[in-house]
Amino acid sequence: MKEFTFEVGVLSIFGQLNKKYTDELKENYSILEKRDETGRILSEEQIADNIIGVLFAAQDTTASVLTWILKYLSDDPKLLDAVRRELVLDLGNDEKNATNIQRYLIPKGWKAMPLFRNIHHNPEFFAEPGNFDPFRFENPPKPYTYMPFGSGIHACPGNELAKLEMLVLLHHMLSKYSLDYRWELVGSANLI
Ligand code: HEM
Repeated sequence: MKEFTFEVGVLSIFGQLNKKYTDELKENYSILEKRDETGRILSEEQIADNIIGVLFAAQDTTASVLTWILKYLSDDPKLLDAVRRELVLDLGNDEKNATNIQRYLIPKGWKAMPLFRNIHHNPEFFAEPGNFDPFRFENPPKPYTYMPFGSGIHACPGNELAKLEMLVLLHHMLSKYSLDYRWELVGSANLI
């Protein structure tokens, strides 16, 4: 059995793939149904052994290498600096072209984005930001406090299309369903 088969088997056993894909994989590669040259399927012990083997081979190795790398780098500031420089150079940037924002080095060509969600959820700009309250927009927000489509040269080019799509859907929902019927939540409210 090839190594590849084990990995796919583990994934399908843990159900991390969608059903169609998992079924297809089960048929072709599942560790549960795979037969060796003599036509025998693996025993439960062999299957467990393979799963533990893959988890160890993939996780423990990488985790311990990274742990030691971090330890040795923090022990030696010169080494740390050399590795950091190499990283910046590797990205095709000269530190002279890079820029610092607070204590972060942003190499040339990188895109730095604010976390819009945090701005939108800042109670300094929006009272009770967790509440869905469209009436809050009756007073226009301060500049650069509300940017659902981003800002600047990379602002969302789909902005107008997205708003049109939303308007079309809402138009149909409101004109057809809100008077005679109402739409309602199906299933658990906790999922939202
Ligand atoms: C409600 C719907 C949408 C929201 C909230 C949204 C939001 C955003 C945001 C926040 C950005 C990043 C802007 C920045 O970097 O400053 C973005 C980028 C982008 N969006 Fe949208 N978007 C939506 C719909 C769409 C649609 C419908 C399209 C295409 C038809 C689209 C295409 C893009 C593209 C191509 C970018 C990358 C722009 C760039 O990096 O230059 N988006 N969008």
